[in-house]
Parts: sequence; C-alpha cells; structure tokens
Amino acid sequence: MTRKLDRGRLVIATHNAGKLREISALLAPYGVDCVSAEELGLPEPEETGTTFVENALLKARAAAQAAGLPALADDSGLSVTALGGRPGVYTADWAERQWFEGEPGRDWYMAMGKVEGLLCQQGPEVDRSCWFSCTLAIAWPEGDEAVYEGRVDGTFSWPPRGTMGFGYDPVFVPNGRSEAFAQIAPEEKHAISHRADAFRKLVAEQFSD
Ligand SMILES: O=c1nc[nH]c2c1ncn2[C@H]1C[C@H](O)[C@@H](COP(=O)(O)OP(=O)(O)OP(=O)(O)O)O1
Ligand SMILES: [Mg+2]
Repeated sequence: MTRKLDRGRLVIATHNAGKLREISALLAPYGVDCVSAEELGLPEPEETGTTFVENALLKARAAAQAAGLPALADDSGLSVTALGGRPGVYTADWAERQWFEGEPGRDWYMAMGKVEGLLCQQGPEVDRSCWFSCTLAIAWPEGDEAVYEGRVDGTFSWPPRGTMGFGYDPVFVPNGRSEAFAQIAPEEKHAISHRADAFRKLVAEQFSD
C-alpha cells in the first residue's frame, strides 16, 4: 500500500518559483507545512532521466535524502503533436539558461519562439495541438515513493499573450477556452491545468481518510 503523508513538514523540491507558487496554493487546503528546496539550500539535481516519471522521482529522492523529510517534486513540460511530442521532457532545456543582471534565468520567449519557428516550417496549415504533462513524485527518506500523472490538452498559439503564470503559459490555450493560460487567473488555472489534474490524484490518495 502507498504510504501517506502526515500533516508534518514537506519539502517542495523545485527551484522554479512559478511551480512553487502553484504547488503551495494547491496544497494550502490540506494543512501541510511546506518548505522549499531553495529555503533549505538544497542543490538542484541534474535531470538525467528520459521520462517525466524518472526526473520527478530523481528530484524527490534527492531532496528527501538531503533534508531527511518527505519531498514532493514536479516534472512537467509541453509536448507538441507536430513536433513528435517535443520539447516534452526537455521543455526546460529548450529555454537555455541565460544570465540577467547577475541572476541565472531562462529565456522563455526564445524557447516559445523556437517552437513557433519549427511549426511555421511545416506551413500555415500545421497541426497546433499540444499538451502539458505534469508528474508529481513524493519520496520519503525511508525509501517509500508515490507518483501521480496529469495532463491538459490545448493549442500552441502565437503570438504570446498574458502576464500571469510562468514558462510557456503565454502560448498555451487549453481546449474549450479562447485565452492563453497566462491570461487565466490562478484559481481558474488550478481547476484545469496538468498540475491540478495530477494533484487531484495525489489528494485522492494522500489526503483521503
Ligand atoms: O504550468 C505550466 N505553465 C507553463 N510552463 C510550464 C508549466 N509547467 C511546466 N512548464 C514548463 C516550464 C518548466 O520549466 C518546464 C518544466 O521543466 P522542469 O524541469 O519540470 O521544471 P524546472 O526545471 O523549471 O523546475 P524544477 O525542475 O526545479 O522543478 O515546463
Ligand atoms: Mg528542472
């Protein structure tokens, strides 16, 4: 049987501020005492896996071992049908690390432009369907593990729109909506996103009595 979280401390094993904000909001109703990998000064492990599950587990395990606490990690990405599912697990890598005013960061506009450029090469009638995937992994220091997967389907839209969210949110229009994720308020994104889908499964298993 899958081990369950108690309401004690949980490390949120991400170095992405946008994800941390979303995960904290999604966990807020469950009385979990969250502490981020950043706050604990945990190193960012190299994501050597070739699947979302492998990378989510690798990040959760590294944090659980280093902190001696249960840890929750998120590995996610955008897959584009016409690009054979790329960038997928390499979504963050496509936004090569750049330095802005002395701070390391990622250039999301460059990455979104790269996807758009590849789609344009296929002509104006190109299939713009895509999906976001999110895998959440919990690892306990004693070795127990749990994994939950979520997905949301949509369209890769150009030009980028909106200022909310993070990463590729300005180019992702979820099916059934006309706005990009970056134009949709956080509470609404939390009702439909890939992360919310994975969270529903996590909550059903972890926080059911
Ligand atoms: O809701 C989302 N809205 C927009 N973009 C998103 C979303 N969810 C994932 N994404 C993109 C950006 C993220 O950087 C990449 C996943 O890469 P991924 O390695 O899982 O995350 P990361 O390196 O940014 O943070 P960390 O590994 O420390 O959790 O896919
Ligand atoms: Mg990463």
